[in-house]
Amino acid sequence: MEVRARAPGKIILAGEHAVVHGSTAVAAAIDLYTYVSLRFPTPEDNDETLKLQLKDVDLEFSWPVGKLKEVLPELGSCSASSPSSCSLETTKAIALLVEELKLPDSKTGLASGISAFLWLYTSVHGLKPAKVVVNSELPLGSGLGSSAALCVALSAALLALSDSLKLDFSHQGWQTFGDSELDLVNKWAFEGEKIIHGRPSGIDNTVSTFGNMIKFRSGELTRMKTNMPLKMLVTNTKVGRNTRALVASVSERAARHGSAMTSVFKAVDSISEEVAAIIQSPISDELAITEKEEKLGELMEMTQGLLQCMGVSHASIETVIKTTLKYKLATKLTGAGGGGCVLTLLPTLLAGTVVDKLIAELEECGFQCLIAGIGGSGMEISFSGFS
Ligand SMILES: Nc1ncnc2c1ncn2[C@@H]1O[C@H](COP(=O)(O)OP(=O)(O)OP(=O)(O)O)[C@@H](O)[C@H]1O
Ligand SMILES: C[C@@](O)(CCO)CC(=O)[O-]
Ligand SMILES: [Mg+2]
Repeated sequence: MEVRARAPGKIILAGEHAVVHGSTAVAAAIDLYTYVSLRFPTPEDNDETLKLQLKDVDLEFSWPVGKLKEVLPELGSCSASSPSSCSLETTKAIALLVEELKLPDSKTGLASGISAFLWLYTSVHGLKPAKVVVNSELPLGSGLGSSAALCVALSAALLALSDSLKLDFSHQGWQTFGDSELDLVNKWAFEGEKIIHGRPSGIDNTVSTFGNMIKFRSGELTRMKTNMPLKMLVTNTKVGRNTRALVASVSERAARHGSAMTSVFKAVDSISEEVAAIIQSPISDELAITEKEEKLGELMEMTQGLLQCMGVSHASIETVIKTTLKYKLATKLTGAGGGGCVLTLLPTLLAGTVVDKLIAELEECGFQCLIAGIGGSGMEISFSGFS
């Protein structure tokens, strides 16, 4: 039997980075997914290896279970129902295993994702042979939460075939989990995110697990209800960056300028609360939508100013902002910044021809544009080969 799990990427409407320091943030799932499939070999396969295929980067890795037993002896027993952090000793052992893969220089960023895989897999299933295949519709390392989508889809697939969840294997098509199972997936995914991000707030894995739109503060999520149509243009600057390094750089700035940065984080908190209130307030007529969009646009510009203040903007992001400003549109970075993806609010009454012109201008700069569906489903699983 094989299980397939999928988990969505996300956009952050307000509050990235500040959320790591206790501020409120608002995020929404987008309709681009990371898929993870998991299958255990049958006795006839006579396969004693743990295999990981990363289709997006065209790489495949394989560890003989005997080798894993030598290197990770204390992981023989697993604890699917009680998520735990990777100890320093195990982190070192996993780092050695990943080092031996001799990743090409251009792909060293994958090391943290592979380490998260090894931790999550061995924690839930112990040292057991399996084949895991990963592929994604998300650009990797670009601010759309690819690391969280990977950790959520992986945790969901692993838990789906563990003894700790009682699921209906005969169900056809995508199905989701109940709240307590979703909570377990989210907790394991957070442990994976810790390995990739260093100090994650948990917002990315939470919105990827539960979907829709959420308000998030200090580990607490509030599911938001909205009927406001939100359309965002996502521009990928294609400038590579690394969330772990950017999160660390903001913390360093906060350590250098404690009082000033506390004020910045507080301002972000107020903006996120206002964004959440606007999005959730009832809509009476078209004028109300236009007014809301104007306020939202202004708040996005204010957030961007504060992100610049945190030191996470980038020349490429500034180019997108200047270009969209010519069309009187508001733009902010999303996710960790430093390049990656940028959001532009597309008001409901904006003509399609204007959007086409803007996209053409942005793509001439070498950027890539997409319009993602916002606020869709969270993680889901599907079984095949059940008889
Ligand atoms: N489909 C995938 N295949 C392999 N590795 C992946 C995949 N998706 C994510 N990763 C891992 O996650 C890393 C990117 O995570 P990172 O947190 O830097 O960016 P992001 O999650 O896309 O953006 P943000 O955190 O700002 O939303 C990759 O370098 C890799 O280690
Ligand atoms: C930059 C950050 O705030 C969001 C990344 O999508 C990091 C985090 O919250 O873990
Ligand atoms: Mg990430």
